[in-house]
Amino acid sequence: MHLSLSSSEPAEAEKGGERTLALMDEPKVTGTKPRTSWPRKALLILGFLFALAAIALVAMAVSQNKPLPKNIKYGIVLDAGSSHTNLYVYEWPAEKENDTGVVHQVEVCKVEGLGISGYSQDTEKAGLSLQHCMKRAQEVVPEQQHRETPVYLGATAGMRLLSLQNRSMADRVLSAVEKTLRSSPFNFQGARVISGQEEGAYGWITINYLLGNFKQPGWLNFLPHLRSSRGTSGALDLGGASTQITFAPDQELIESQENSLHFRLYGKNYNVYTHSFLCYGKDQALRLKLATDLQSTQNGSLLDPCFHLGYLRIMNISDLYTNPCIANGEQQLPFTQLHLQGNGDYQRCRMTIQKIFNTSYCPYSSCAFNGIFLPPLQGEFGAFSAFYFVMNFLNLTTEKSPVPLDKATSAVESFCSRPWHEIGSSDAGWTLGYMLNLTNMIPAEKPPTRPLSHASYVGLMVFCSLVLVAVLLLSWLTFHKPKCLQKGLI
Ligand SMILES: Nc1ncnc2c1ncn2[C@@H]1O[C@H](COP(=O)(O)OP(=O)(O)O)[C@@H](O)[C@H]1O
Ligand SMILES: [Ca+2]
Repeated sequence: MHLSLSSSEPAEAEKGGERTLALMDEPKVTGTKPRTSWPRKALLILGFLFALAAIALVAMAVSQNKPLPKNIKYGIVLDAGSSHTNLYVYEWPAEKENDTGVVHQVEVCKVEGLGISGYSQDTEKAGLSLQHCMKRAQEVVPEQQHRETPVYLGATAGMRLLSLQNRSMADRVLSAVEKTLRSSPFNFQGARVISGQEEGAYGWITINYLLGNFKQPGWLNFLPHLRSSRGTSGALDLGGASTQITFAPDQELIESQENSLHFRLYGKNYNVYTHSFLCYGKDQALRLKLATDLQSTQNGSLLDPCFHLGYLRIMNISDLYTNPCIANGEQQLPFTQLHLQGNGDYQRCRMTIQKIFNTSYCPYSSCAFNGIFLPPLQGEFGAFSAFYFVMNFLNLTTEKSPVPLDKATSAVESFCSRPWHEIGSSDAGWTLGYMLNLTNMIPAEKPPTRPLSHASYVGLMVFCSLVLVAVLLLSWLTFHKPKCLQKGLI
């Protein structure tokens, strides 16, 4: 049996609850057509309105908090090394620029030719050599963002040596590269020679930024006392003209002030040791070794265990003595040419190379060599630049875990013993850290963060809205129970 109001009553239903309930008191029974009851209609309308309200609330939460379209920013750094220049383009989402790990390298362009210090006799060429990579950068960075994209050039040990040797020549080289960079559509921020200390510091920042070591889990923001001093990784950078070692030592006191760096990053203090060994990059160290060995030859012929068997090279002695790394011993030599002949012997090579590291004196509690302070090594190290190139060449970079030293040694040993005729001829570095620093992307204090991600926020809003609707509906049903319900008629 169906209950319904009579056909003359629908108009009454619009007159309000009181009237409707009064009508409900005297339901009429029609034996034929089933009709929707008055209160059920009202309930349906109310339910519909609640659902509508819930949908509107959810839609508002979603649309109001929807992430804005990605606004990407770019930065360009030129690493003017002693052997060559590389141009790096980085990008990051503008709204997250103070987060960690959001900057990505999107392009690396290797400049053809020499490092900029190699153009000291023809300085204009130093600038011209960069043009090709600057054009490449213009293709990578969207045109509308060219004017706001900063471009920096940092020159390292090759230019440090040139500055020591001839300051005005080094200035002319820098002016030439500056001219090229200024003429680009980007926002030129400067071309300068960075110090060895800076190079070490930025390499360390790069490594630890890429490894996510500055990041603390979001929930720890609420419990600052639990924020641990998670370990950092040391950085080893083998360049062509200098080598940097940087790490956070165990001991608080760094005995030599010039080796000491203090950072405050994301609300945490770091005491870091760094040293840049000028002249101990891979290329300059080899020159040093040759110059040292030459002192003990009578006629300029050198049988060198550090070159492959069958390797032959003749070089002018004057070319060897071209920079401050090698003391002026050239005048005392009775010959003008060096005849180099390889005999590929790893062990003997090691012995001859050790001559350029003086470990006979140390004015500190511990030293590296040449009287340079070095605290006890601490933690793991990330090694890049020529360390990587050499290991990569020996096929030792594909392994997931670090390669044991004896395996690396035996790979070098076996490579060195091969005859010369058999042999055919991601970047980590200081540049990312340099850009992070110059664009203020690594703040001293941890930036305030939202406690919830966008997805969790929307989810929570939806859940709360549904609970709210359910509670309202239940309360309404409890306190304004339609009489038909009270009588159990529906
Ligand atoms: N792709 C490569 N393969 C092997 N060695 C490389 C490669 N690229 C660079 N190198 C070597 O790495 C060193 C990089 O030094 P560089 O950065 O130019 O000098 P510095 O940092 O001392 O100013 C040089 O010895 C260079 O010969
Ligand atoms: Ca370098």
